[in-house]
This record gives sequence, structure tokens and C-alpha cells, in this order.
Amino acid sequence: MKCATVAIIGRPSAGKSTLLNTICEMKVSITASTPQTTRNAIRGIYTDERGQLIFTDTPGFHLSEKTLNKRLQETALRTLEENDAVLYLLDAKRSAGEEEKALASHIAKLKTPVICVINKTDILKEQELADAQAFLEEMLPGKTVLGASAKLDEGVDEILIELFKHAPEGELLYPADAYTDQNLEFRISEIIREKAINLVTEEIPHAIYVEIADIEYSEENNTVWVRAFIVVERDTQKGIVVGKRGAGIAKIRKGAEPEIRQIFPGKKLRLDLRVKAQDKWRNNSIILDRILR
Ligand SMILES: Nc1nc2c(ncn2[C@@H]2O[C@H](COP(=O)(O)OP(=O)(O)OP(=O)(O)O)[C@@H](O)[C@H]2O)c(=O)[nH]1
Repeated sequence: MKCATVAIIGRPSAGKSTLLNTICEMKVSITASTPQTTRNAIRGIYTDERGQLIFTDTPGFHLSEKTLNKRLQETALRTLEENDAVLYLLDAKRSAGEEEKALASHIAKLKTPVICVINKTDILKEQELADAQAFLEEMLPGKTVLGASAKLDEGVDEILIELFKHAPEGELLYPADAYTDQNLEFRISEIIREKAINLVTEEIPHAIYVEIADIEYSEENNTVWVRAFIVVERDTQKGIVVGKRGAGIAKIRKGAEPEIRQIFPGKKLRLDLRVKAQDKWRNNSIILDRILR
């Protein structure tokens, strides 16, 4: 049996969460078209007859001075060094600028085995693919380079073959049917956050976090009550999330309920969502400590 921990890294929107979800065949990490939506080091677990791969989905690597972005970057770089292999995901749709170079040169210094994956091959032009290959050859000479479409599940088996090649011998760390080690509150808050993010545009997605106030089970009614706050930074944002006559919040609830229900099979669900504004929470280190575990 083989067992390895694998860090997935790449610039925002490279497709890290999508790849993790495709590999783990379950929704373990939220995906959105807005970059930088992954905030925590999330684990997805893949097991087959070859052994087990434990993935960490690192927040998108992003050069910026803002406190939140700096913290995201620290989490991303720290996780790399704690793994048996690093899966470096590249979105060749965007040309490699300073940010990609900074990331690649950091990866070049690692002693951990690195596998490079050029993602989104389903929409890449030949030249874009060639440019990405040339970039990787220059920055990370001699490293394995694969092409894949995380979205269409193409080239993903080859990634697994390569990862198992590098995996050390070892016992399974998690049961064979496990696909994540996220706790209940975190999974529920991420489902709600995904629906909220996908409802709003521009700057608001980054201003959102979700706080679970409580989760209660009533045996008498066979009902799980979940009460959560969607927290934004300003009253104007609150208005947008709530929507006209509550239409926004209703949409978030409608989107989130079926996914939360899957976590509590056979039980009824009552989801109580409130929106509140908390000024400048992104610069508040107490809140950041709580949500960037
Ligand atoms: N066409 C295409 N789109 C993809 C592919 N993989 C991901 N995407 C899209 O790219 C966008 C970003 O994907 P995510 O998986 O959220 O990216 P991420 O790297 O986790 O992003 P951050 O959380 O910001 O770090 C989404 O709109 C995905 O649907 C792919 O293989 N092909």
C-alpha cells in the first residue's frame, strides 16, 4: 500500500478546487468563477487499490499586500513543505506574469517531488499550450509536465498514476471510504459561502464569510436546525446579498439546502440564514484566525 499527502498549488482560478472535486468525485472544495475563493487548506482523500492520496487544496497564490491575501499566501507556501508531493497547476489561458514566475521560482527551490499540470486543455489554443510548456521547461527544468482538463475529467488518471509513482509505502491514514476530513460546521459554512459568492459580483465575494451560529437536532421532529450568518463588510453589500424582498437570501437557501441535506440523510432540514455587516473584518486578525484555520 502507498500513502502520500499532496499539496495542490496554483494561481487563483487555475482550477485547483475543480481538480480536487474531480479526483475525489465528491464536492469537497467550493468552486467559483471569482478568483481567490478558497481560503483554507482543505483536504480531499482519494483511495483505490494502489493506496491513498490525501490532498490539500491551497488558497490561490496571489501577490498582494492586503492582510487577507498575505495570510492566504503564507498558508499556501507553508503547506507545500509539509507534503510528499506538490501538484503545480497552471492555467495556460493566462500568460505567465510576475505572479506565476514568483510561484514557479518558489516551487523550484522545494525538495519535495513536483508534478506540473497544465490545466484547461479543453479550451487551450496550441500556442498557449506551447507557451506554458516553454515556461515550465525554463522555470522547472526536468520536472514532469502533464496536460489535463479538470472540468472534463481528461488526463486526471495520468495525474494519479504519476502521484502514486512518487508516493511512499505506508498504511492508509483515513478509512477507505473517506473523502474529506473537514468538520461539519466548516462543510456547511462552505456550501453556504459558495452559494452566496455565486450570487454576487465584483468585490463582494471576497467580503463574504459565513459563521455557523448553531446546529441543533430535534429527535422529536427528526429535524436538523442550522442557523448561520452571512457576514459582509458594509450595509450596502448586505442589501445586495439580501436582495429585493429577500430574493437573494432565498436563492442562497434554495441552492444550499439540497447539499446540506446530503450531509444529514433521512432528516428534515431547517436552514435559517441572516446577513450582517461587520466593518473591515478582513483586517481583523481575530476573525482571520477563526476562519483561516
Ligand atoms: N474550461 C475549463 N475550465 C476550468 C477547468 N478547471 C477549472 N475551470 C474553471 O476555472 C474557474 C476556477 O476554478 P476553481 O477550481 O475554483 O479554481 P481554484 O484554482 O480553486 O481557484 P481559487 O480558489 O481562487 O484559488 C471555474 O470557473 C472553473 O469551472 C478546466 O479544466 N477547463
